[in-house]
Amino acid sequence: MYYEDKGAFTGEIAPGMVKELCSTVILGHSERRTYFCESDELVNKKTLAALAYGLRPIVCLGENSEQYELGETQSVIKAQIQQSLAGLNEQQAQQIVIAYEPIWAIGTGKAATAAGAGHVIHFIRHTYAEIYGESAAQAIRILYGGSVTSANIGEFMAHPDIDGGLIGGASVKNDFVEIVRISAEAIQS
Ligand SMILES: O=C(CO)COP(=O)(O)O
Repeated sequence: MYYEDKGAFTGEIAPGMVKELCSTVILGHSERRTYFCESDELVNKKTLAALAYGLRPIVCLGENSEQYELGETQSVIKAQIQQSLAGLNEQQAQQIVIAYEPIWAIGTGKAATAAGAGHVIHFIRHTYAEIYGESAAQAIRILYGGSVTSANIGEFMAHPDIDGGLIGGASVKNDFVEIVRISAEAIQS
C-alpha cells in the first residue's frame, strides 16, 4: 500500500483502494525494507495513511542477523519504533499492531525461542509506553513472526508477552489449520 490517496504513482495501490478489499495491511516488512528500499520514514507515512483510512496496520520491526550477533537488537528496534510509529494521535496509538520479526528467522526454519521473542516484545511494549503511555502500550497487540509452525506456535502463544503470530510460509500449507487450532485453544484457555 502507498501513502498517497491519489496521483501518478504507477504500480502503487492507494489506501482508499485497499480499503475496498481489506481491513488490515502489513507495513514495514523486512522484504519491503530490503528489496524496495522502504525507510522508517516511508513506513511512518504509510502507517499514518492506513490509520486515516480506517485500515489497521501491522507494522513489522526486526533486526538482521549481523545486528543480532552484535547485540544491537534493542537499539535497532528502538529506532524503528521511534521513527516508523511517530506522530500517532491518542486514538491511533491504541489501534496499531506491531509484529516483531527478526530477519534471521523469516523463512529460515530457525525461529526465535519463545523466551527470546518474548524478551524483545516486552522491550517493544516498554519503549512504546515511553512514547504513547502505559494504557496504549497495554491496548496494542504485539505479534511474533519468523518460521512459526504448528510445532512451535503453542510455545509462542503460551508466553505472556506475545499476543499472537504473523505466519508466512506455513500460512499456505495445511499446517496453517493446526496453527489456528492451537492458537484458538491458547486464547480460550
Ligand atoms: O515474514 C513472515 C510473515 O510476514 C514470516 O515468514 P515465515 O513464517 O515464512 O518465516
